Amino acid sequence: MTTLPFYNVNSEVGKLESVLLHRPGKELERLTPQSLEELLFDDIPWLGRMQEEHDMFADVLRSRGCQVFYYDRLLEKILEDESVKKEMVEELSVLTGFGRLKEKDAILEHLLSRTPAALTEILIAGLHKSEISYKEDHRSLSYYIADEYPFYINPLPNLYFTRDPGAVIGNGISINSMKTSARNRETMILSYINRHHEKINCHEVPQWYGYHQNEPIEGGDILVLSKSVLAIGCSARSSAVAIEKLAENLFKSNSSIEEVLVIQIPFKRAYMHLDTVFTMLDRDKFTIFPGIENDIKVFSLKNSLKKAGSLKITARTDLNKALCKALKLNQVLIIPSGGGDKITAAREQWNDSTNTLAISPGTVVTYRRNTASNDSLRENGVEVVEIEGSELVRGRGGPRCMSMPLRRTDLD
Ligand SMILES: NC(=[NH2+])NCCC[C@H](N)C(=O)O
Repeated sequence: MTTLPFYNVNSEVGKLESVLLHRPGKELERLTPQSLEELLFDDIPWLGRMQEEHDMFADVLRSRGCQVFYYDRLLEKILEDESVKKEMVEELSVLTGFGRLKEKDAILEHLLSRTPAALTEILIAGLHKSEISYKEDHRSLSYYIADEYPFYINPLPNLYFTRDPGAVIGNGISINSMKTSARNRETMILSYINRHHEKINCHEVPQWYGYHQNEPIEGGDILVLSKSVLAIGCSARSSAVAIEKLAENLFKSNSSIEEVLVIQIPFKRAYMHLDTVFTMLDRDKFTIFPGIENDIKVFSLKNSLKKAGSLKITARTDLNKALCKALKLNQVLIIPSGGGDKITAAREQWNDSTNTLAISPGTVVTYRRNTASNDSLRENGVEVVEIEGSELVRGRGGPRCMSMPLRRTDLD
């Protein structure tokens, strides 16, 4: 039996030892043109091809010595425990709202009588109204309004972007609070896995943020630049208040984080998280989408010496200088994506050219389709490992979004 390893992420680029992924499944087949916007998709992927592409991605990681864990297997394992199953189903009834319906008891009974594997599938792919059978007079009006909303439990097509619901920082975890209800069950699932998985359970895991907090923060905005510096995007998905809360929690607990660089990016769908425009490639190399360079603002948050947990906020004039200062480097190289052409850069950014996943210092996984950006990285001495992403990209995310690092080898 495989067991979940302890968390250890002290950089963006240290050798990736283990990662949490989710292989896209039936939840993607529940996307319809009507639900695309609400479920944060722009198009409907072809599931079969998408799974092939995802398997190739996982194989690439394994071939580089990374252990791959999957959401559904971990979830199935913890659901073998009846008390966990009950607790989760109860919480689900509140979170999804089915607990308020006349059908509540029938749905509860249906869920509790499923095997761990079948319940896992429902937790991820959702529960369609037609899947529950009961006497007609036990139906509520919402049952008949099926066209409006055909699910008792909505599908989670974004779960394959495992980066967003959680972020391992040091030896602890931030269980994030998602901006939209379309994704908040993802964080609930992660929280149960984190709490109940046996290997983690035997050891105290510090939790830096919790999914019950109202202020949103998502993992695509959280970059662990070094053991002591975190970058957090202030974006359409992560609020300034949430960033302050996370920073305060890190500063006042026993984490090794001493500085948070807040990078404010335009609040737009195309750049929903910092990692859609800016990622780290090597100890001193980054890539950025040049189209936002003039629109970003950088602030440094540090623990104020006067009072533990209170923040000292300093505006920084320049991203490059802020990175050098925070990482104690004489210089850093920030490689523009798109190979110097504005249109190419914008097109490739939409297809996640800047969403690179470092698997060791100076080696990154990217989509093959972003040829100009990949060439620029190579010209600057970065090893680029390409994967196919024709279908995967349709959810608007790349290799970094599709992975949640659990362990990385520490840099010396
Ligand atoms: N880390 C990321 N950039 N994740 C991308 C998530 C894309 C997803 N469709 C969403 O809108 O939420």
